[in-house]
Amino acid sequence: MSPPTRRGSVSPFPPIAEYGFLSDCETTCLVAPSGNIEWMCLPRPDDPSVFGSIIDRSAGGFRFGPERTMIPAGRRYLPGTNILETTWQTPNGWLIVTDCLIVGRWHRTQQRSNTHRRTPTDWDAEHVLLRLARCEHGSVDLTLLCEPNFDYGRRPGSWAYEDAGYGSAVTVPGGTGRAGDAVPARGGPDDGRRGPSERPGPRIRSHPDLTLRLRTDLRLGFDGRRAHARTTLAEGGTAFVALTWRASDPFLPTSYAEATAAVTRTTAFWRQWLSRGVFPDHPWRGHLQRSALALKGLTYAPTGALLAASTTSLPETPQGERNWDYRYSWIRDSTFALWGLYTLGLDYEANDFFSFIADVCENGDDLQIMYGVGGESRLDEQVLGHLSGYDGAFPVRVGNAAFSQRQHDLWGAILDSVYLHTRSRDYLSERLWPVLVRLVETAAEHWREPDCGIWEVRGELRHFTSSKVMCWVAADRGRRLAAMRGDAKTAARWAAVADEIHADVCANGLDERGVFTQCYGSKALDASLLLMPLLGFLPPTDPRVRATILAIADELTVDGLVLRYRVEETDDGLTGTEGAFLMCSFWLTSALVEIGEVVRARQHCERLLSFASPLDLYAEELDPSTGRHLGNFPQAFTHLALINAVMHVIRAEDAAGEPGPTPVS
Ligand SMILES: OC[C@H]1O[C@H](O[C@H]2O[C@H](CO)[C@@H](O)[C@H](O)[C@H]2O)[C@H](O)[C@@H](O)[C@@H]1O
Repeated sequence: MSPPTRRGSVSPFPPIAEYGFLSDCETTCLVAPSGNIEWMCLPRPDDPSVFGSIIDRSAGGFRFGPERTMIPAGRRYLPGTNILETTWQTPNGWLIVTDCLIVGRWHRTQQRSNTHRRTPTDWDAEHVLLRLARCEHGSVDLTLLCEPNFDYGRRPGSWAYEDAGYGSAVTVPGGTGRAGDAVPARGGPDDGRRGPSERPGPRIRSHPDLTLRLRTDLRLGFDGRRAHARTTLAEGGTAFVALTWRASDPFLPTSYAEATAAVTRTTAFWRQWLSRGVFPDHPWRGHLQRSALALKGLTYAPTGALLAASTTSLPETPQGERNWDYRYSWIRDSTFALWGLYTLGLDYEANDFFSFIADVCENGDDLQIMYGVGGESRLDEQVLGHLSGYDGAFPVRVGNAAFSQRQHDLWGAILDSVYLHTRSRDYLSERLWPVLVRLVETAAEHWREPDCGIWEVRGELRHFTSSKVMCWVAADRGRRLAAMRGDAKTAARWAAVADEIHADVCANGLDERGVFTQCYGSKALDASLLLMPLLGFLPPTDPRVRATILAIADELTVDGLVLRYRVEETDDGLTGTEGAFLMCSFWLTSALVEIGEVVRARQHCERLLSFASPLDLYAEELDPSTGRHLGNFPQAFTHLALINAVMHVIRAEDAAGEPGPTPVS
C-alpha cells in the first residue's frame, strides 16, 4: 500500500499525539489524522496487528476519507464518548467522517459467550469497526482503501466477494508476505536474577484464527491485497463501511440508517457509563472526562483486565531502542487506574479487576507483576526484526520480559486498591481474602530483599526505597482490612511488620539532606517517591516529605517536567535517554498540593494540561525540548495521574474558598 503522506513533514509517520483512539472495551485501534487506521490488533488487543502502519508503513492500513485531502479541518470526540468525528474541507465540499467500534445491547441470550468470564452487563462489543461519511456541503470525492496485513505485516491476505454484489468481501491471512524473523529479545530475564523465564503456564497467542468481513454501500474492487472503493458524494450524500472479525453471527449494517443506529447505540453506551461518574463543574472537566474514557477504553471487558496502553514499541526516545510492548495488564498500572476511576466515583471496574486477580492466582500460583488480558502468564519478549519501527525506532518488541521480574511494589498496589474500595463499600469478597492474606505474608517475607523496582529496571537488583514503601503499604492496608474483618490478632501482627518496614525506610532511605533517595545508600532522586505523601507513609507536613518533593521538583525536572530518574545515575540496563515521564509530572502536582504549595501546583498542572494532544490524550512521556509525545499511546499511567492531579488542585482550591467549582454529578 502506498500510505497517505503528510505534506510539509519529513517523516511519513504522524506525531504520536495526533492519533485518535477507539475502543469497544475489547478491541482498540488508532486513527491517523489522514483517516487511516494505522494500529489494530485482532481479535484481542495483544494479538498480532492487522493494521500496523504505525510501526511500519507497509504493515497495513484502512483509510476512509476524501480522495486527495490528507489534513482534516478538525477532529473531535462526540462529547462523552470514544466516537471520533473528523471534518474535512476539500476543494469542492465538506465531509464529516464518524468512526467507532460498535457497542450494542447484550445479545447473547441463547448462546453464552466463550470469552467472557465476568458477569455480563447490559452492553457488549459487537466486534465491528464502523465508518460513516456524510457530505455536508458541495460535493466530495470519497475513497475507501482497506489493506490488512495480518500477523504484524507478515501475512497479507487477498479479498474475495462474499455474494453476487459488490458490497461484501472477505479475507483471511494468506499469501507469503515478507519472511518473518522474530527472534528472542536480548536483555531479557535469563540472567537468573528475575526468576525463571521458562515458566509453566499459558503464553500469549501468536496466530489467532481470523476472518475479516467488509460490508459497504459502495462498490468494492480488489487490487492484490487491497479492497478499494470510490464515489462522489453530492451534498447530503452518505456512505458507510463496516469491518467485522466476529466468526459467528456477525452484525453488519446493511444500510446507512442501520449504521447510524449503531452509532446511536454506541453513544448511549459511553454516555451512560460516564454518567455514573461525578465530575466537578470546572473548566478542566473535559480533561477529566477524556481521561476517564481513555481508561475505560483500555479495559478488556471479558476478563476485567486493564491494558497499560494500546500499542507496542512507540519510542521513548526518537529513533531510540527504549521500545516496549504495553498491551498487557500490569497489576501496578491497573490498580493505579482503578484509583483514578474511583476518584471520579467510577468504581465498578474494580470488581471485575479483582476477580481477574483472583482468577490468576487463586490456585496457589505466585502473583506475577503482569499478565496477558486473558490471564496468560508467559509474555515472552521477542524482537520483530522485519518491522522498521515507528519513525525508525528499532527494535519493535512484542511480549515483555518484565513479566518475570521481581517487583516488590506489587503486593502493596493490590492491597491499597482493595482497601480503598472495601472502605467505601464495606464489602470484601470472600474469594479474594485468602489471596490478600498470601500477598501480605509474601511482602512480610520478602521486603528486605532487593528487586527491579517500580520502573522495571533491567540492571542490577537494588534496595529501591519506593519498593520498601509499597511493602509498608501492603502490611498497613492488610492490617486495616484484617481489623475490618474483626481479626485483631492478624491485624496486630501485620501492624508490627508495617512498623518495622517504616523504621527501616526512615533509617536507610534518606540522604544527609534529609531527602528520600532512589535506593538505600544512593544519592540519586527518584520520582516514585512523590507517592510518599499520597500513600500516607508520612504526613505531608513532615520535613522529610517536603524536602523530597521539593528536591524532585527542583532537581529531577527538565523545564519543569519530571524525569523518572536520571539515566546517567541509574543502572537500568539500557542505553540512550528518555523523555520526561508524564505520570510523574502529574504526581508532582498532587504532591505539591499535599505539601501546601497550591499555587505552584496549579501552575504546574495548567502547563501539563497544555501539552494534551488535539484530542486531549497523552502518551507515556514528553520530549521537553519539543513538546512532542513519546512512548506508547494512549497511556493509562498518564491519564490516571492526570485525574489525581486535577482533582487535587480543584479540591484544594475549593477548600481554600477560591471561586470556582461546585461538585455535580
Ligand atoms: O524502563 C524499562 C522498562 O520500561 C517499561 O516499563 C514501564 O512501563 C510499565 C507499563 O506501563 C510500567 O509498569 C513501568 O513502571 C514502566 O517503567 C517496560 O515495560 C519494561 O519492560 C522495561 O524494563
